Amino acid sequence: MSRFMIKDTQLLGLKVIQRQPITDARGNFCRLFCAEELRTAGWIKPIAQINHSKTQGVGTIRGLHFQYAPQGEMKLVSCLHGEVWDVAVDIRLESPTYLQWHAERLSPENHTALLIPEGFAHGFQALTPQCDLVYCTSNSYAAEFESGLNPQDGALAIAWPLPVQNLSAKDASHPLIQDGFKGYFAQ
Ligand SMILES: Cc1cn([C@H]2C[C@H](O)[C@@H](COP(=O)(O)OP(=O)(O)O[C@H]3O[C@H](C)C(=O)[C@H](O)[C@H]3O)O2)c(=O)[nH]c1=O
Repeated sequence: MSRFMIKDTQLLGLKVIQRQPITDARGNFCRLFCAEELRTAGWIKPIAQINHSKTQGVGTIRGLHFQYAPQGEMKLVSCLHGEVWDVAVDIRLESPTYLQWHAERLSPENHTALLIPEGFAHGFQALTPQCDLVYCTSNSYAAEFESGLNPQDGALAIAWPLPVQNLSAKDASHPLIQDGFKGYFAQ
């Protein structure tokens, strides 16, 4: 019995993963990650890190972050407390959907995760006063390869559901795409 329903999006490689919980009188059990089942969704590397971020403040945004090639990372993003509006932006210069974005509401109640391939920037907005994200990455954190896009960049026109709040100084200072961004491969 499959433990996930895997759905494509309009951005090649970006998948919506619907966990299929097994429920009984005690509650329910579901897998957050399964190498065998998620291989078909494109996760072919070992997990390098599992991160937990706790975010407070409705409207808070973290992101949009990515690591340049060859230190790119796949991410499987799950929300285990609260609710977030999770966004992935295609930054593969040759992609027909370059700079297009896709968003999903993630919460423990909807059992939804986002599987984000390399070549995407990732960010999210807190829709509840506190949100806990747990996400697997396929590569280690490498500050020297890390960069980001400004979540309020007009070239992306991301329709954040709430007024943007509580950006870190780093996120507020990401350059605008018009200032010479050349995609994921061009550090
Ligand atoms: C990602 C990461 C960060 N750090 C250090 C770097 C900073 O000293 C501190 C906080 O980092 P940052 O402000 O980048 O954390 P977030 O804003 O939550 O960024 C993360 O959230 C967005 C939405 C993502 O998609 C990335 O996974 C990640 O960049 O943790 C580490 O030590 N290891 C790590 O793997």
